[in-house]
Amino acid sequence: MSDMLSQIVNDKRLEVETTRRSRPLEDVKAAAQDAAPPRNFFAAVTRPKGKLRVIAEVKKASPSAGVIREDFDPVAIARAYHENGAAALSCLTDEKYFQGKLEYIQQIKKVVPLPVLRKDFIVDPYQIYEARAAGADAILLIAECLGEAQMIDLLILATELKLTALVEVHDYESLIQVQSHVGFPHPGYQLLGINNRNLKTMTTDIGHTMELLKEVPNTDILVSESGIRTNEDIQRLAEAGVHRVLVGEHLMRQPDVGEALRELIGESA
Ligand SMILES: O=C(O)c1ccccc1NCC(=O)[C@H](O)[C@H](O)COP(=O)(O)O
Repeated sequence: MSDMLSQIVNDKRLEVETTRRSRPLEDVKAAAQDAAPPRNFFAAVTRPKGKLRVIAEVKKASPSAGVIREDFDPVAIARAYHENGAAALSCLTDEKYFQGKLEYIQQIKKVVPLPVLRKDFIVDPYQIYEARAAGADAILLIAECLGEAQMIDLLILATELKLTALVEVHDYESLIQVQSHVGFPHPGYQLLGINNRNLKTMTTDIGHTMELLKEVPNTDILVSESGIRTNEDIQRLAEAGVHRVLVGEHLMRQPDVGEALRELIGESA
C-alpha cells in the first residue's frame, strides 16, 4: 500500500472507532433498515449495454490537488450533473482529506433522482450500514485497502443491503486477486473500477486502464476512474471497450459543471 493510502486507512480506522462510540452499531443498523430502498446504481451505469455512462463526482478537495472548488454547493453541482447527462453520482464523504460529508448524500437525493455512490475508504462493516442509513445506493471497496477475506465479507454485506459495490483496483496484483470476487455473491451488484491514479506519484494516466483491461474478460462492468478530462479520453476508452467513466476533478474545476459535462460527453452545441 502506498504511504498516502496507508495514512488514510489508519486515520479511517480511528475515525470509525470514534464514531462507533458515539453512535453504536445497533442504532446504525436500525437506521439502515428504516432507510428508503436503494436506487439501482448498477443498472443506471450498465444499461443500455455499450452506451457511454458517466458517473459524475461531487468533490471539494483531494490530497493530490488541495481545494479544487472554493465555491462548493454539493446539491447545485449534483443537479447540474443530472440535467446534463450524468448516469449516476459519486459523492466524497471523507472529511479529513476530501472535505466531504456523509450528509451530502441525503441532501442530494432529496432533489436529484440519480443513484449515489458513497466515495470513501471503507475498512469496516460499520461504514456500510452507515452508508445505507445515509441513503447511499452504492459503496466503494478499494482492493488495496482490504485483505481478500475482508473484501468478500464486505461484498456479502453490501449485497444483503442491496447496495452496488464498486470494487476498485489500482494495480495489476490487486486486479488478479479480486477479479473472481466481482460478481460474487450475485452478479448484478458489483462493478469493477480501474483507477488511473498512481498513489505513489499521485499522477494519472488513462493508459493504465488500457494496460489492465487486457486481464478483464467482461468489460460490461468496467469503470475507468481518475484523470479523465476530455472527450478524446472518453473516445479512446470507448474504442478499447470501456463505456463507463468516473470523473471528478476536471468537472469540479469548471465554472459551469453542467456545460463541462456536456462537452465531455460530446453533446455541446
Ligand atoms: O484524488 C486524490 O488525490 C486521491 C488520493 C488518494 C486516494 C484517492 C484519491 N482520489 C479518489 C479518486 O480516485 C477520485 O476522486 C476519482 O477517481 C475521480 O478522479 P478525478 O476525475 O481525477 O478527480
